Amino acid sequence: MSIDVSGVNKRYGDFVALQDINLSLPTGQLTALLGPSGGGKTTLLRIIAGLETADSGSVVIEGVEATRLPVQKRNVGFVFQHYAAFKHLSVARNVAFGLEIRKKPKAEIRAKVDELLQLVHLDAFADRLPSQLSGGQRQRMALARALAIEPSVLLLDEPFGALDAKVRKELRDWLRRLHDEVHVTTVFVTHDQEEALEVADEIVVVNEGRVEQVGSPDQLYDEPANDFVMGFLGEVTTLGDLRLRPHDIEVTTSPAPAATQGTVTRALRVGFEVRVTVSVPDQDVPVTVVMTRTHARALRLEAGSAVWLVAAEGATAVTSSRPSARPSVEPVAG
Ligand SMILES: Nc1ncnc2c1ncn2[C@@H]1O[C@H](COP(=O)(O)OP(=O)(O)OP(=O)(O)O)[C@@H](O)[C@H]1O
Repeated sequence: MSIDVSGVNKRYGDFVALQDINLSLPTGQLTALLGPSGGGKTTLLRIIAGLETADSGSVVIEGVEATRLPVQKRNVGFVFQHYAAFKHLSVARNVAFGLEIRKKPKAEIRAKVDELLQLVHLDAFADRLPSQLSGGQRQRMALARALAIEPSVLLLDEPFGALDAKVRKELRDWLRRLHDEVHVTTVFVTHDQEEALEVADEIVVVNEGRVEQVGSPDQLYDEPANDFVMGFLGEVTTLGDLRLRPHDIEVTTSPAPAATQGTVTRALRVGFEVRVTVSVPDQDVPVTVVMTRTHARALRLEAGSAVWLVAAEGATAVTSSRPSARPSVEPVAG
């Protein structure tokens, strides 16, 4: 394992920021710490980095007991949301910085910087100042700078958080490709489930100072451990006593066994899909169903259409009538 976190607790005064965190992250893995704002993701990342100390518990990095090691001795690279570049230094010098303070030979530094700038596709920008880069280019420079010291662990805290949606998306694809090339163990914090699902090998869902679930994107999406994870990873709608995904509901325009009858109140086209709102008796909140345009067209759905709804075979569903805060999640048998 590259990072082993055991029994970590952290309080700020009376406030419990982290409670008994246990994690093992294998070498070379790209892990997302995902969760709502204030859940403790940044605190956990800072404890791994050595920027914050845990009240109890331990952190082992690449087999080295790091709990009490200062940040400079942990061999970690960081990138934060707002990257503090040296404004008066060129892009190349910014990337070289960590190597220069480590007094590496000049020729070695030059070769390493060239290699890194190529890796992050900034070789044409080596002589520019950071102010002459776009936000996305600046974050790529930050990544190159973090990688320069050949860290055993790369820690990214919402690295693309300050960028607009389109650039974010480009950079997340780019991060995935970069990671496939460099394979450095990487942990990145995000509150964006789509970002985590798209980029990460494994996702750790952190909420209210606890780990809710650890798993691959598919596992989390298809087998959420509880209602919180289910709701955080994607849209959830209620059909009778089930809570399930809007695309996991089958719609027919004639009665089907065990189906709930309802009336379409709205069919809204959003890009390539159609979101259909269906009011059903005995349920205050309407059901939301998502389907392809082709499917909606074939069913000729429009406001006023009578429809029958049933959970699709294999749908992931939580029983909503169960009083427990953590209902079990089981696939619905067809
Ligand atoms: N130095 C501090 N003193 C007191 N409380 C703190 C301190 N740092 C963090 N907290 C609290 O600990 C909780 C967890 O914060 P943290 O930054 O880890 O959350 P997060 O999941 O990263 O959230 P975000 O996505 O908003 O950054 C928050 O409620 C925060 O207010």
